[in-house]
Amino acid sequence: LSKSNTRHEMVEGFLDHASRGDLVRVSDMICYSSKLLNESGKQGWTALMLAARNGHFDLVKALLSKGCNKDLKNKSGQTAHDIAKFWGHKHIADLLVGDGKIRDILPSTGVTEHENYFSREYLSRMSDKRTDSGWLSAKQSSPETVFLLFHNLDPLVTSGPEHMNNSQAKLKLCRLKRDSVGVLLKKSDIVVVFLGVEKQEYGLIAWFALNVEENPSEILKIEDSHSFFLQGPMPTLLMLNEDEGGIIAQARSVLAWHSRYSFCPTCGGKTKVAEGGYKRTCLTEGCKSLLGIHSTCYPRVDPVVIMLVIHPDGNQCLLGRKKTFPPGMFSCLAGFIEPGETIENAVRREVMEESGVTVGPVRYVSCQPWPMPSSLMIGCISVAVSTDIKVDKDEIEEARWFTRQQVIDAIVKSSKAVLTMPPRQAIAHYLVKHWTCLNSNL
Ligand SMILES: NC(=O)C1=CN([C@@H]2O[C@H](COP(=O)(O)OP(=O)(O)OC[C@H]3O[C@@H](n4cnc5c(N)ncnc54)[C@H](OP(=O)(O)O)[C@@H]3O)[C@@H](O)[C@H]2O)C=CC1
Ligand SMILES: [Mg+2]
Ligand SMILES: [Mg+2]
Ligand SMILES: [Mg+2]
Ligand SMILES: [Zn+2]
Repeated sequence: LSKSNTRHEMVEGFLDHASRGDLVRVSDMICYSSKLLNESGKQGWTALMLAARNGHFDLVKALLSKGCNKDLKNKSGQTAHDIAKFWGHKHIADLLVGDGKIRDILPSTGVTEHENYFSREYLSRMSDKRTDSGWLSAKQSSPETVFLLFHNLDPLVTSGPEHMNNSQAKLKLCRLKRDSVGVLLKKSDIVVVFLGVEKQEYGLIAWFALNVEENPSEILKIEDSHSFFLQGPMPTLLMLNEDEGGIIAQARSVLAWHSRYSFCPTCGGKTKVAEGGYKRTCLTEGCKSLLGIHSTCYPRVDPVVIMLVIHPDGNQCLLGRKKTFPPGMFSCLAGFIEPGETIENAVRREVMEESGVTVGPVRYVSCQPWPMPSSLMIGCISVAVSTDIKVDKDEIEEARWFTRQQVIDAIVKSSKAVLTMPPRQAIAHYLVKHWTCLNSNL
Protein backbone atom coordinates (compact mmCIF):
# COMPACT_ATOMS: atom_id res chain seq x y z
CA LEU A 1 0.00 0.00 0.00
CA SER A 2 2.69 2.48 0.98
CA LYS A 3 4.56 1.79 -2.27
CA SER A 4 1.52 2.64 -4.34
CA ASN A 5 0.92 5.72 -2.20
CA THR A 6 4.43 6.96 -2.86
CA ARG A 7 3.97 6.35 -6.55
CA HIS A 8 0.67 8.22 -6.44
CA GLU A 9 2.30 11.19 -4.73
CA MET A 10 5.09 11.21 -7.28
CA VAL A 11 2.60 11.32 -10.16
CA GLU A 12 0.67 14.10 -8.45
CA GLY A 13 3.86 16.09 -7.94
CA PHE A 14 4.92 15.52 -11.53
CA LEU A 15 1.57 16.69 -12.89
CA ASP A 16 1.65 19.71 -10.61
CA HIS A 17 5.06 20.76 -11.99
CA ALA A 18 3.74 20.26 -15.53
CA SER A 19 0.69 22.34 -14.80
CA ARG A 20 2.89 25.19 -13.59
CA GLY A 21 5.25 24.85 -16.55
CA ASP A 22 8.28 23.93 -14.45
CA LEU A 23 10.47 22.56 -17.23
CA VAL A 24 13.46 21.78 -15.01
CA ARG A 25 11.58 19.68 -12.44
CA VAL A 26 9.54 17.91 -15.11
CA SER A 27 12.70 16.98 -17.06
CA ASP A 28 14.44 15.77 -13.90
CA MET A 29 11.55 13.54 -12.97
CA ILE A 30 11.33 12.03 -16.46
CA CYS A 31 15.03 11.11 -16.27
CA TYR A 32 14.25 9.34 -13.02
CA SER A 33 11.14 7.56 -14.32
CA SER A 34 10.23 7.81 -18.00
CA LYS A 35 6.91 6.10 -17.29
CA LEU A 36 5.68 9.38 -15.83
CA LEU A 37 5.38 10.80 -19.35
CA ASN A 38 2.03 9.18 -20.00
CA GLU A 39 0.69 9.02 -16.45
CA SER A 40 -2.59 10.74 -15.80
CA GLY A 41 -4.20 12.23 -12.70
CA LYS A 42 -7.61 13.71 -12.02
CA GLN A 43 -10.06 13.16 -14.86
CA GLY A 44 -7.40 11.51 -16.98
CA TRP A 45 -5.25 14.62 -17.48
CA THR A 46 -1.65 13.96 -18.51
CA ALA A 47 1.32 16.32 -18.15
CA LEU A 48 1.03 17.19 -21.83
CA MET A 49 -2.64 18.15 -21.43
CA LEU A 50 -1.90 20.33 -18.41
CA ALA A 51 0.98 22.05 -20.18
CA ALA A 52 -1.25 22.59 -23.24
CA ARG A 53 -4.06 23.92 -21.02
CA ASN A 54 -1.83 26.50 -19.39
CA GLY A 55 0.04 27.60 -22.50
CA HIS A 56 3.51 26.27 -21.59
CA PHE A 57 4.95 26.09 -25.10
CA ASP A 58 8.50 24.99 -24.18
CA LEU A 59 7.24 22.29 -21.88
CA VAL A 60 4.90 20.90 -24.56
CA LYS A 61 7.87 20.81 -26.94
CA ALA A 62 10.03 19.03 -24.35
CA LEU A 63 7.37 16.44 -23.54
CA LEU A 64 6.89 15.69 -27.23
CA SER A 65 10.62 15.34 -27.78
CA LYS A 66 10.78 12.83 -24.91
CA GLY A 67 8.24 10.77 -26.84
CA CYS A 68 5.06 11.21 -24.83
CA ASN A 69 1.83 10.01 -26.39
CA LYS A 70 -0.04 13.03 -27.72
CA ASP A 71 -3.10 11.02 -28.74
CA LEU A 72 -4.20 10.12 -25.20
CA LYS A 73 -7.62 11.43 -24.21
CA ASN A 74 -8.90 12.68 -20.84
CA LYS A 75 -12.22 11.57 -19.39
CA SER A 76 -14.02 14.22 -21.47
CA GLY A 77 -12.54 12.66 -24.59
CA GLN A 78 -10.18 15.58 -25.28
CA THR A 79 -6.62 15.25 -26.54
CA ALA A 80 -3.91 17.77 -25.63
CA HIS A 81 -4.48 19.30 -29.07
CA ASP A 82 -8.22 19.77 -28.37
CA ILE A 83 -7.35 21.42 -25.06
CA ALA A 84 -4.81 23.81 -26.57
CA LYS A 85 -7.32 24.80 -29.22
CA PHE A 86 -10.08 25.30 -26.65
CA TRP A 87 -7.99 27.68 -24.62
CA GLY A 88 -6.76 29.67 -27.58
CA HIS A 89 -3.09 28.56 -27.49
CA LYS A 90 -2.83 28.32 -31.26
CA HIS A 91 0.96 27.97 -31.41
CA ILE A 92 0.72 24.98 -29.07
CA ALA A 93 -2.19 23.50 -31.01
CA ASP A 94 -0.07 23.77 -34.17
CA LEU A 95 2.78 22.00 -32.45
CA LEU A 96 0.48 19.19 -31.36
CA VAL A 97 -0.86 18.64 -34.83
CA GLY A 98 2.67 17.34 -35.01
CA ASP A 99 3.83 15.75 -38.23
CA GLY A 100 1.89 18.36 -40.19
CA LYS A 101 -0.29 15.73 -41.86
CA ILE A 102 -3.56 17.49 -41.09
CA ARG A 103 -2.39 20.90 -42.18
CA ASP A 104 -0.77 19.58 -45.34
CA ILE A 105 -4.18 18.59 -46.69
CA LEU A 106 -4.81 22.29 -47.36
CA PRO A 107 -2.57 23.86 -49.99
CA SER A 108 -0.43 26.54 -48.36
CA THR A 109 -1.43 30.18 -48.87
CA GLY A 110 1.13 31.49 -46.43
CA VAL A 111 -1.72 32.63 -44.19
CA THR A 112 -2.25 31.04 -40.80
CA GLU A 113 -5.37 31.48 -38.73
CA HIS A 114 -4.99 34.43 -36.39
CA GLU A 115 -7.14 35.01 -33.33
CA ASN A 116 -8.30 38.62 -33.14
CA TYR A 117 -9.94 40.38 -30.20
CA PHE A 118 -13.71 39.57 -30.15
CA SER A 119 -12.92 36.21 -31.80
CA ARG A 120 -12.36 33.87 -28.88
CA GLU A 121 -14.97 31.16 -28.28
CA TYR A 122 -14.93 31.03 -24.48
CA LEU A 123 -18.33 29.36 -24.37
CA SER A 124 -19.56 26.37 -26.28
CA ARG A 125 -22.75 27.63 -27.99
CA MET A 126 -24.65 24.32 -27.74
CA SER A 127 -27.15 25.43 -30.35
CA ASP A 128 -29.01 22.10 -30.03
CA LYS A 129 -30.21 23.24 -26.57
CA ARG A 130 -31.86 26.40 -27.94
CA THR A 131 -35.03 24.48 -28.78
CA ASP A 132 -35.08 22.59 -25.47
CA SER A 133 -37.22 24.95 -23.40
CA GLY A 134 -37.25 22.61 -20.40
CA TRP A 135 -33.46 22.54 -20.28
CA LEU A 136 -33.24 26.32 -20.77
CA SER A 137 -35.65 27.12 -17.96
CA ALA A 138 -33.94 24.64 -15.63
CA LYS A 139 -30.65 26.39 -16.38
CA GLN A 140 -32.20 29.81 -15.74
CA SER A 141 -33.21 28.71 -12.26
CA SER A 142 -29.90 27.02 -11.45
CA PRO A 143 -27.83 28.85 -8.80
CA GLU A 144 -24.62 28.32 -10.84
CA THR A 145 -25.87 29.99 -14.00
CA VAL A 146 -24.23 33.25 -15.05
CA PHE A 147 -26.28 36.23 -16.24
CA LEU A 148 -24.78 39.22 -18.04
CA LEU A 149 -26.79 42.38 -17.78
CA PHE A 150 -26.83 45.15 -20.40
CA HIS A 151 -28.50 48.53 -20.17
CA ASN A 152 -29.12 49.95 -23.64
CA LEU A 153 -26.46 47.52 -24.89
CA ASP A 154 -23.84 48.70 -22.37
CA PRO A 155 -22.62 45.73 -20.29
CA LEU A 156 -22.50 45.78 -16.50
CA VAL A 157 -18.82 45.59 -15.52
CA THR A 158 -16.81 45.91 -12.37
CA SER A 159 -13.49 47.52 -11.55
CA GLY A 160 -13.42 46.06 -8.04
CA PRO A 161 -9.94 45.05 -6.84
CA GLU A 162 -11.16 41.56 -5.91
CA HIS A 163 -11.65 40.83 -9.62
CA MET A 164 -8.23 41.89 -10.71
CA ASN A 165 -6.28 38.71 -9.92
CA ASN A 166 -4.54 37.07 -12.88
CA SER A 167 -5.92 39.54 -15.32
CA GLN A 168 -4.34 42.45 -17.13
CA ALA A 169 -7.75 43.84 -18.01
CA LYS A 170 -8.87 46.79 -15.96
CA LEU A 171 -12.50 45.80 -16.17
CA LYS A 172 -14.41 42.57 -15.89
CA LEU A 173 -17.96 41.60 -16.78
CA CYS A 174 -20.24 41.25 -13.74
CA ARG A 175 -21.25 37.61 -13.57
CA LEU A 176 -24.64 37.92 -11.90
CA LYS A 177 -26.53 35.04 -10.36
CA ARG A 178 -30.19 34.09 -10.50
CA ASP A 179 -30.99 35.91 -7.23
CA SER A 180 -29.72 39.26 -8.55
CA VAL A 181 -31.69 39.21 -11.80
CA GLY A 182 -34.78 37.25 -10.64
CA VAL A 183 -37.14 40.24 -10.95
CA LEU A 184 -36.04 40.84 -14.54
CA LEU A 185 -36.47 37.21 -15.56
CA LYS A 186 -40.10 37.38 -14.47
CA LYS A 187 -40.84 40.34 -16.75
CA SER A 188 -42.49 39.25 -19.99
CA ASP A 189 -40.95 41.95 -22.19
CA ILE A 190 -37.32 41.10 -21.43
CA VAL A 191 -35.43 38.98 -23.94
CA VAL A 192 -33.07 36.45 -22.39
CA VAL A 193 -30.43 35.18 -24.81
CA PHE A 194 -28.76 31.82 -24.22
CA LEU A 195 -25.04 32.24 -24.93
CA GLY A 196 -23.75 28.74 -24.24
CA VAL A 197 -21.99 26.77 -21.55
CA GLU A 198 -18.47 27.00 -20.16
CA LYS A 199 -15.99 24.69 -21.84
CA GLN A 200 -14.88 22.58 -18.94
CA GLU A 201 -15.03 19.09 -17.62
CA TYR A 202 -17.54 19.15 -14.80
CA GLY A 203 -21.15 20.29 -14.91
CA LEU A 204 -22.42 22.64 -17.52
CA ILE A 205 -22.46 26.22 -16.32
CA ALA A 206 -24.80 28.10 -18.62
CA TRP A 207 -24.53 31.78 -19.52
CA PHE A 208 -27.39 34.10 -20.50
CA ALA A 209 -27.51 37.77 -21.48
CA LEU A 210 -30.30 40.29 -21.04
CA ASN A 211 -30.76 43.90 -22.01
CA VAL A 212 -32.97 46.44 -20.26
CA GLU A 213 -33.92 49.88 -21.53
CA GLU A 214 -34.57 51.58 -18.20
CA ASN A 215 -31.80 51.81 -15.66
CA PRO A 216 -32.34 48.68 -13.58
CA SER A 217 -30.14 49.72 -10.65
CA GLU A 218 -33.08 50.50 -8.37
CA ILE A 219 -34.93 47.22 -8.79
CA LEU A 220 -31.90 44.94 -8.72
CA LYS A 221 -29.84 43.53 -5.90
CA ILE A 222 -26.30 44.13 -7.11
CA GLU A 223 -23.94 43.93 -4.20
CA ASP A 224 -20.77 44.96 -5.99
CA SER A 225 -20.30 48.67 -5.26
CA HIS A 226 -17.63 48.93 -8.00
CA SER A 227 -20.02 47.91 -10.74
CA PHE A 228 -21.33 50.20 -13.48
CA PHE A 229 -22.65 50.10 -17.04
CA LEU A 230 -19.74 50.50 -19.41
CA GLN A 231 -20.66 53.32 -21.77
CA GLY A 232 -19.42 52.95 -25.29
CA PRO A 233 -19.23 50.96 -27.35
CA MET A 234 -15.88 52.33 -28.56
CA PRO A 235 -13.19 52.25 -27.32
CA THR A 236 -14.44 50.96 -23.98
CA LEU A 237 -15.45 47.50 -25.22
CA LEU A 238 -11.80 46.86 -26.03
CA MET A 239 -10.87 47.04 -22.34
CA LEU A 240 -12.02 43.53 -21.41
CA ASN A 241 -9.82 40.46 -21.57
CA GLU A 242 -9.81 38.20 -24.65
CA ASP A 243 -12.23 35.65 -23.18
CA GLU A 244 -14.77 38.29 -22.29
CA GLY A 245 -14.27 40.13 -25.59
CA GLY A 246 -15.47 36.97 -27.33
CA ILE A 247 -18.53 36.70 -25.09
CA ILE A 248 -19.43 40.36 -25.68
CA ALA A 249 -19.14 39.94 -29.45
CA GLN A 250 -21.86 37.32 -29.36
CA ALA A 251 -24.09 38.80 -26.64
CA ARG A 252 -24.09 42.42 -27.77
CA SER A 253 -24.82 41.57 -31.43
CA VAL A 254 -27.79 39.37 -30.59
CA LEU A 255 -29.20 41.84 -28.05
CA ALA A 256 -28.75 44.71 -30.52
CA TRP A 257 -30.71 42.74 -33.08
CA HIS A 258 -33.59 42.27 -30.62
CA SER A 259 -33.61 45.94 -29.74
CA ARG A 260 -33.88 46.91 -33.44
CA TYR A 261 -36.17 44.17 -34.72
CA SER A 262 -39.02 44.09 -32.21
CA PHE A 263 -41.60 43.85 -34.99
CA CYS A 264 -41.68 41.67 -38.09
CA PRO A 265 -39.66 43.43 -40.84
CA THR A 266 -41.97 41.89 -43.47
CA CYS A 267 -45.47 42.79 -42.24
CA GLY A 268 -44.89 44.93 -39.15
CA GLY A 269 -46.72 42.39 -36.99
CA LYS A 270 -45.88 41.20 -33.51
CA THR A 271 -43.19 38.56 -33.12
CA LYS A 272 -42.46 35.86 -30.60
CA VAL A 273 -38.96 35.19 -29.27
CA ALA A 274 -37.90 31.57 -29.75
CA GLU A 275 -34.83 29.32 -29.66
CA GLY A 276 -33.17 30.79 -26.60
CA GLY A 277 -33.22 34.27 -28.12
CA TYR A 278 -31.84 33.18 -31.50
CA LYS A 279 -35.08 33.60 -33.42
CA ARG A 280 -38.09 35.94 -33.68
CA THR A 281 -41.08 34.35 -35.38
CA CYS A 282 -43.89 36.47 -36.83
CA LEU A 283 -47.28 35.89 -35.18
CA THR A 284 -49.31 37.06 -38.19
CA GLU A 285 -50.93 34.14 -39.95
CA GLY A 286 -49.84 33.82 -43.57
CA CYS A 287 -46.95 36.32 -43.24
CA LYS A 288 -44.42 35.87 -46.04
CA SER A 289 -41.62 35.82 -43.48
CA LEU A 290 -42.82 32.35 -42.48
CA LEU A 291 -42.35 30.90 -45.97
CA GLY A 292 -39.18 29.71 -47.66
CA ILE A 293 -35.91 31.00 -46.30
CA HIS A 294 -37.01 33.46 -43.65
CA SER A 295 -33.69 35.04 -42.83
CA THR A 296 -35.34 38.05 -41.17
CA CYS A 297 -36.20 35.74 -38.27
CA TYR A 298 -32.55 35.26 -37.27
CA PRO A 299 -29.91 37.62 -35.84
CA ARG A 300 -28.15 39.49 -38.64
CA VAL A 301 -24.44 39.56 -39.46
CA ASP A 302 -23.25 42.29 -41.83
CA PRO A 303 -20.11 41.43 -43.81
CA VAL A 304 -17.62 44.28 -44.11
CA VAL A 305 -14.37 44.20 -46.08
CA ILE A 306 -11.34 45.84 -44.53
CA MET A 307 -8.18 46.00 -46.57
CA LEU A 308 -4.60 47.02 -46.55
CA VAL A 309 -3.74 48.26 -50.04
CA ILE A 310 -0.07 47.89 -50.97
CA HIS A 311 1.62 50.32 -53.38
CA PRO A 312 2.94 48.74 -56.63
CA ASP A 313 6.48 49.47 -55.34
CA GLY A 314 5.80 46.99 -52.51
CA ASN A 315 7.09 49.35 -49.85
CA GLN A 316 4.15 51.62 -49.03
CA CYS A 317 0.58 51.09 -47.93
CA LEU A 318 -2.58 53.14 -48.21
CA LEU A 319 -4.29 54.31 -45.02
CA GLY A 320 -7.13 56.75 -44.52
CA ARG A 321 -8.79 58.67 -41.74
CA LYS A 322 -12.41 59.51 -41.01
CA LYS A 323 -13.29 62.84 -39.44
CA THR A 324 -14.41 61.01 -36.31
CA PHE A 325 -10.98 59.41 -35.70
CA PRO A 326 -8.76 60.78 -32.93
CA PRO A 327 -6.25 63.33 -34.35
CA GLY A 328 -3.33 61.72 -36.18
CA MET A 329 -4.88 58.26 -36.45
CA PHE A 330 -5.00 56.50 -39.80
CA SER A 331 -6.50 53.08 -40.49
CA CYS A 332 -7.24 50.61 -43.25
CA LEU A 333 -10.06 51.47 -45.62
CA ALA A 334 -13.24 49.49 -45.00
CA GLY A 335 -16.76 49.17 -46.32
CA PHE A 336 -19.92 47.09 -46.23
CA ILE A 337 -20.24 44.33 -48.79
CA GLU A 338 -23.26 44.93 -51.00
CA PRO A 339 -25.74 42.33 -52.24
CA GLY A 340 -24.48 40.27 -55.15
CA GLU A 341 -20.86 41.19 -54.54
CA THR A 342 -17.81 39.04 -53.86
CA ILE A 343 -15.28 39.89 -51.17
CA GLU A 344 -12.69 40.76 -53.83
CA ASN A 345 -15.05 43.01 -55.79
CA ALA A 346 -16.16 44.78 -52.61
CA VAL A 347 -12.50 45.51 -51.80
CA ARG A 348 -11.92 46.96 -55.26
CA ARG A 349 -15.14 49.02 -55.21
CA GLU A 350 -14.69 50.49 -51.70
CA VAL A 351 -11.04 51.41 -52.32
CA MET A 352 -11.99 53.09 -55.60
CA GLU A 353 -14.92 54.95 -54.00
CA GLU A 354 -13.02 56.15 -50.99
CA SER A 355 -9.55 56.84 -52.43
CA GLY A 356 -9.72 56.71 -56.23
CA VAL A 357 -7.02 54.00 -56.26
CA THR A 358 -7.45 50.96 -58.56
CA VAL A 359 -6.83 47.62 -56.89
CA GLY A 360 -5.69 44.40 -58.63
CA PRO A 361 -5.20 41.12 -56.74
CA VAL A 362 -6.88 40.66 -53.35
CA ARG A 363 -6.10 38.02 -50.76
CA TYR A 364 -7.98 37.09 -47.60
CA VAL A 365 -5.92 37.29 -44.39
CA SER A 366 -8.07 37.13 -41.25
CA CYS A 367 -11.49 38.11 -39.92
CA GLN A 368 -13.00 39.66 -36.81
CA PRO A 369 -16.51 39.86 -35.37
CA TRP A 370 -17.19 43.55 -34.64
CA PRO A 371 -20.28 43.84 -32.42
CA MET A 372 -21.16 47.46 -33.22
CA PRO A 373 -23.73 46.28 -33.84
CA SER A 374 -23.06 43.08 -35.79
CA SER A 375 -20.39 43.35 -38.46
CA LEU A 376 -18.00 40.66 -39.52
CA MET A 377 -14.78 42.36 -40.61
CA ILE A 378 -13.20 40.39 -43.46
CA GLY A 379 -9.54 41.40 -43.51
CA CYS A 380 -7.69 41.38 -46.84
CA ILE A 381 -4.40 42.47 -48.31
CA SER A 382 -4.37 43.75 -51.86
CA VAL A 383 -2.12 45.35 -54.44
CA ALA A 384 -2.80 48.69 -56.11
CA VAL A 385 -2.35 49.11 -59.85
CA SER A 386 -2.69 52.91 -59.75
CA THR A 387 -1.38 55.35 -57.15
CA ASP A 388 -3.10 58.73 -57.52
CA ILE A 389 -5.34 59.52 -54.57
CA LYS A 390 -8.68 61.31 -54.79
CA VAL A 391 -10.63 60.96 -51.58
CA ASP A 392 -14.38 60.80 -51.19
CA LYS A 393 -14.81 63.65 -48.72
CA ASP A 394 -18.11 62.29 -47.44
CA GLU A 395 -16.54 59.19 -45.99
CA ILE A 396 -12.83 59.93 -45.63
CA GLU A 397 -11.07 63.10 -44.55
CA GLU A 398 -7.66 62.13 -45.89
CA ALA A 399 -5.88 59.11 -47.40
CA ARG A 400 -2.12 58.77 -47.87
CA TRP A 401 0.61 56.33 -48.82
CA PHE A 402 2.80 55.55 -45.82
CA THR A 403 6.15 53.81 -46.04
CA ARG A 404 6.86 50.58 -44.27
CA GLN A 405 9.21 52.41 -41.89
CA GLN A 406 6.51 54.96 -41.06
CA VAL A 407 3.97 52.31 -40.11
CA ILE A 408 6.55 50.36 -38.09
CA ASP A 409 7.34 53.57 -36.16
CA ALA A 410 3.61 53.94 -35.52
CA ILE A 411 3.19 50.32 -34.40
CA VAL A 412 6.04 50.58 -31.90
CA LYS A 413 4.83 54.09 -30.88
CA SER A 414 8.22 55.63 -31.67
CA SER A 415 8.72 59.34 -31.03
CA LYS A 416 9.45 59.68 -34.78
CA ALA A 417 5.98 58.37 -35.69
CA VAL A 418 4.05 60.58 -38.11
CA LEU A 419 0.72 58.80 -37.53
CA THR A 420 -0.97 56.72 -34.87
CA MET A 421 -2.41 53.28 -35.49
CA PRO A 422 -5.79 51.91 -34.43
CA PRO A 423 -5.58 49.97 -31.13
CA ARG A 424 -4.01 46.50 -31.22
CA GLN A 425 -7.49 44.95 -30.72
CA ALA A 426 -8.67 46.21 -34.13
CA ILE A 427 -8.09 43.98 -37.14
CA ALA A 428 -6.78 47.06 -39.00
CA HIS A 429 -3.79 47.01 -36.64
CA TYR A 430 -3.19 43.32 -37.29
CA LEU A 431 -3.37 43.73 -41.09
CA VAL A 432 -0.68 46.40 -41.05
CA LYS A 433 1.51 44.39 -38.70
CA HIS A 434 1.02 41.26 -40.82
CA TRP A 435 2.24 43.15 -43.89
CA THR A 436 5.32 44.58 -42.17
CA CYS A 437 6.31 41.06 -41.12
CA LEU A 438 5.75 39.66 -44.61
CA ASN A 439 8.09 42.22 -46.10
CA SER A 440 10.87 41.95 -43.60
CA ASN A 441 13.45 41.58 -46.37
CA LEU A 442 12.84 45.13 -47.55
N1 LIG B 1 -12.12 46.50 -36.61
C1 LIG B 1 -11.54 47.42 -37.34
O1 LIG B 1 -10.30 47.48 -37.41
C2 LIG B 1 -12.38 48.41 -38.11
C3 LIG B 1 -13.76 48.32 -38.12
N2 LIG B 1 -14.52 49.16 -38.91
C4 LIG B 1 -15.99 48.99 -38.92
O2 LIG B 1 -16.42 48.63 -40.22
C5 LIG B 1 -17.73 49.08 -40.47
C6 LIG B 1 -17.90 49.62 -41.87
O3 LIG B 1 -16.88 50.52 -42.23
P1 LIG B 1 -17.25 51.87 -42.99
O4 LIG B 1 -16.02 52.42 -43.55
O5 LIG B 1 -18.03 52.72 -42.07
O6 LIG B 1 -18.22 51.36 -44.17
P2 LIG B 1 -18.56 52.06 -45.60
O7 LIG B 1 -17.32 52.54 -46.24
O8 LIG B 1 -19.42 51.11 -46.38
O9 LIG B 1 -19.34 53.37 -45.25
C7 LIG B 1 -20.25 53.48 -44.23
C8 LIG B 1 -21.56 54.02 -44.77
O10 LIG B 1 -22.27 52.96 -45.38
C9 LIG B 1 -23.63 53.01 -44.99
N3 LIG B 1 -24.02 51.72 -44.38
C10 LIG B 1 -24.24 51.43 -43.09
N4 LIG B 1 -24.61 50.15 -42.89
C11 LIG B 1 -24.61 49.58 -44.11
C12 LIG B 1 -24.89 48.27 -44.57
N5 LIG B 1 -25.27 47.28 -43.73
N6 LIG B 1 -24.77 48.03 -45.88
C13 LIG B 1 -24.42 49.02 -46.73
N7 LIG B 1 -24.15 50.29 -46.35
C14 LIG B 1 -24.24 50.58 -45.06
C15 LIG B 1 -23.77 54.11 -43.98
O11 LIG B 1 -24.41 55.20 -44.58
P3 LIG B 1 -25.53 56.05 -43.81
O12 LIG B 1 -25.03 56.25 -42.40
O13 LIG B 1 -25.61 57.29 -44.61
O14 LIG B 1 -26.78 55.24 -43.83
C16 LIG B 1 -22.37 54.48 -43.62
O15 LIG B 1 -22.16 55.85 -43.46
C17 LIG B 1 -18.03 50.07 -39.37
O16 LIG B 1 -18.97 49.46 -38.51
C18 LIG B 1 -16.71 50.27 -38.64
O17 LIG B 1 -16.90 50.44 -37.27
C19 LIG B 1 -13.93 50.07 -39.73
C20 LIG B 1 -12.56 50.21 -39.73
C21 LIG B 1 -11.69 49.46 -38.88
MG1 LIG C 1 -17.22 53.36 -48.29
MG1 LIG D 1 -15.54 53.04 -45.47
MG1 LIG E 1 -20.03 51.43 -48.53
ZN1 LIG F 1 -44.79 39.18 -40.43
